Amino acid sequence: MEQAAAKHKGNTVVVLDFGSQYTHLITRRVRQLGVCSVCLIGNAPLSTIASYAPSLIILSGGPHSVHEHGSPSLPPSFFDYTVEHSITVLGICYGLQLIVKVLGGHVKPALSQEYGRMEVQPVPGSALFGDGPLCTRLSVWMSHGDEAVELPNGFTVACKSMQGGIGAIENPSQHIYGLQFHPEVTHTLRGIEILKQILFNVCNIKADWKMQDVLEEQLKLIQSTIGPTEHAICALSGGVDSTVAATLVHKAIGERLHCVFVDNGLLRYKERERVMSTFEKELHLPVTCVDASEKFLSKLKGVTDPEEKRKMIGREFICTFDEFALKLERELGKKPSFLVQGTLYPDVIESCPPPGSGKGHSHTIKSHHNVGGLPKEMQLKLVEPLRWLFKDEVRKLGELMNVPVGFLKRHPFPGPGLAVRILGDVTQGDALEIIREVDEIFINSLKEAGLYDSIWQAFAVFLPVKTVGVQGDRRSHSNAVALRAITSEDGMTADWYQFDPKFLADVSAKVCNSVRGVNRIVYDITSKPPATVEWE
Ligand SMILES: Nc1ncnc2c1ncn2[C@@H]1O[C@H](COP(=O)(O)OP(=O)(O)OP(=O)(O)O)[C@@H](O)[C@H]1O
Repeated sequence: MEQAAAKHKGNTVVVLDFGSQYTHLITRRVRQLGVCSVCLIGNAPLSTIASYAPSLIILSGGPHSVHEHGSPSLPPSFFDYTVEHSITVLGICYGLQLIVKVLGGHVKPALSQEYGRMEVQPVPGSALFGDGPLCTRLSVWMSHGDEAVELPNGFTVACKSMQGGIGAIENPSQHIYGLQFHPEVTHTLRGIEILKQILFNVCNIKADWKMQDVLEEQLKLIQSTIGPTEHAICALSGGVDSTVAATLVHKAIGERLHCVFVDNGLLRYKERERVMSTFEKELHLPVTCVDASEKFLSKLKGVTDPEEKRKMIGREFICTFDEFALKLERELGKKPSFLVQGTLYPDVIESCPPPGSGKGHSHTIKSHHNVGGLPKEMQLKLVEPLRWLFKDEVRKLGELMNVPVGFLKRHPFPGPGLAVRILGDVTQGDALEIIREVDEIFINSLKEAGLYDSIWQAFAVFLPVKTVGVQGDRRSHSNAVALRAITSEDGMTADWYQFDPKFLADVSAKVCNSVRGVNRIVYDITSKPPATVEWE
């Protein structure tokens, strides 16, 4: 992506992150409009910003007040640089307030704080909204406690909120603009049109960001990183990220990539056969399937504490990978030197502490990615070809490389597998068989009803309780199972899915009629937060 940005010089947007929960969304929206966009920490040095030769710099919102001691600000001479190079600056919320403060205006705590949906009215003929279809009362999303009360020299108000507050400001001759509301969230009804207007009319940027370019650049990059005689290994989970990463690296270095898929005994119904068939027959990936199910399950016997379960699984994964790597080393006569991981952009940016938190900026990876990590002593260098991409972009990249679309649309599945979906001891009774069957019925029903793709994740959970039922005129004392289905944009927050009651009734009947050992089904009606997606 550094290279992608270099190639798009003149058509790149840099988003400076001041800690808003919406910053990633700004970057995503810009890319969705076909424009190359990268997100940098708010206090990135000017030299880093300049290395991307941006046409537009967006200053994100953030949780701070510009008056707070130590609140994040812009690097010295920021506006000298942007004005000298005719780079457009757009401040959003905190970004607007920063512009006003740095350029000598005045920001103060607002008398009436503006949170949530608001209406604003653009000033006719403003550079930001023009005289066309956007110059009309707009329904927008605001969330701020401070407001600009005195604008710096050269600035005018481009729109006002119905409460009389400043909704947007502009200084077209210096190419500096500010929005007090968030155009990137869907609650701002015409937010995408506003972003388009800014990108394509105010900045004259070209929409030339294409996945095909990313693919070609990444192939070259991988080939230049992994030397012609070096080998790489990749742990495949059957998920989208590691599969797309492996497919890409395989395209670049061929059989010098060695993949391993571990059957830990905690996989879904026929998962091993299904993913191995996709890897081998459709993607032609060089992959070894290691059946470690007995090892995992014997270690997990009697373990009921969720943290202990996860740790145990993590340790077993590492042992299994270690053995695989040693075997490979014997076969190849040399150590593989690279590890391919399917780290995504949100994994990278989420692990960066926000500016103003007092912590340094590091591009460390979310620790959960170490589930597939190999022992540190192996000193493998990381290859992370997806670290600049969002999930929807990874799917597009996968499509370009002919990864089957059905595979790309798979719901995420946790690394510790069914162990987090069986509460208590994973090896209790028939829990694993029961949960596999229920899950399969639920997922197939979703597919038959055409609902699978509109749901982020759906699964069944085994509850370690026996309940009383009447089955075949007899009292039964069997297990209760919970179903969960959620919708989400990115997995960070989620809403429970509101099925038609008939759908749930049908699934319930199918399960109770065909899965032995289940006599009660409950549906999870909690969002995230307060609950998490998985139960453990
Ligand atoms: N059964 C498995 N066999 C081999 N590797 C695995 C397995 N499960 C997980 N991994 C490895 O651990 C990494 C992180 O697992 P996690 O389930 O958190 O995946 P993820 O971030 O959703 O990515 P993916 O889409 O590739 O599953 C995976 O990308 C993969 O490299």
